[in-house]
Amino acid sequence: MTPLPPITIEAQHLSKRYGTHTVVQDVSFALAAGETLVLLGPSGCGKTTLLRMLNRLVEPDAGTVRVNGQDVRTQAPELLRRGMGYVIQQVGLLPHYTVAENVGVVSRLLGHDAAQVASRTEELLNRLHLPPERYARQYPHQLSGGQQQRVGLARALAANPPIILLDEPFGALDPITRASIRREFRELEELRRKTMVLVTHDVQEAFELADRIMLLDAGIVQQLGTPRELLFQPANEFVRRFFEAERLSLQLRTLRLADVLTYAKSNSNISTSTIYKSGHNILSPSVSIQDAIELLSTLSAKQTNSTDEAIVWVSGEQSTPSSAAYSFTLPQLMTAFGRALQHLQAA
Ligand SMILES: Nc1ncnc2c1ncn2[C@@H]1O[C@H](COP(=O)(O)OP(=O)(O)OP(=O)(O)O)[C@@H](O)[C@H]1O
Repeated sequence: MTPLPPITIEAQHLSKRYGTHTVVQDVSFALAAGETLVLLGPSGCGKTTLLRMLNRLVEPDAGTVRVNGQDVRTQAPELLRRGMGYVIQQVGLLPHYTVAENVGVVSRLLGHDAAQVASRTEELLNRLHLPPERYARQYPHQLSGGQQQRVGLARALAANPPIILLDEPFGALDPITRASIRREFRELEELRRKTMVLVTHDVQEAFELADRIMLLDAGIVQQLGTPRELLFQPANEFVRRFFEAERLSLQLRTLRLADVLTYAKSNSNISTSTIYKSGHNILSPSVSIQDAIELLSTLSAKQTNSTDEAIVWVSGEQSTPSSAAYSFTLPQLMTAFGRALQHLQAA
């Protein structure tokens, strides 16, 4: 058995009041190393306050936060924050610093060697699609909102903190830029092993990025669970209604091909080599129904006569025997999805 990853952040019974208004009430959670927790909920429900209690920008009235097992109150806030990157919607780049200077600012404050800072900055700018030869010497006002956001992220990653806190990091962007930056963000190798807590009120964003979602209302946790649990096993009426308007698109995003295989046509007599010959039509069982539909729609839009092109092969490893191969046309996929939904909703 692989050992469970260690708990990195543990919050117990956190509460915060402003005057008579309780904005966070008795919130507890434990976050494993490498996990992404999304704090979701309507405006004013206490997400930012909760996030800021983790790095001591806000002190709780009650409860404790432990980071790597140590109570944060026993750590100097500056030291604590060195291990926790912090990205906010307003980006907060220093206007008179170049892009490179903005990215390196924390590392320089930490007294890192100048050559080291320069090479780390260059590496990060490349990873975040801001080629340093073009952008390093530019100033924030010369960049688009999306580019500024990426510089803000690069800055938070510069000192390589194991934990990153993000408060509406894509909030200031238009929906199209937002979706594409989110995709880049999700695929960023740099973030794979980070423990992250992200605040958003955008449901799609939450489902796209979260390992687990904490849905809050008026400072009280309504449910903490995987996107799938929130969608298919809502803890109460608030949770159910919260996702109502976007239910279908969330279901398409949350269910994977693996979930609908039982309802697909199995092709046990097709050889692995035949399957792999069809190249780009092969999808992994972990692909979302949404992505599979997009692929199949593109294929059918090409209107070729090749039956191969209208089929998606779902197979695990290259070495998986052909009995693990399933095929779908677009209508078959939709039918299988419908059946899987019926089954899940009846459960
Ligand atoms: N420093 C403060 N003094 C008084 N009230 C505050 C303070 N900070 C936050 N609040 C109040 O606490 C409540 C929760 O605020 P918070 O910013 O945590 O909510 P949020 O869920 O992040 O909201 P949004 O999505 O709109 O950013 C709000 O009613 C807010 O007005």
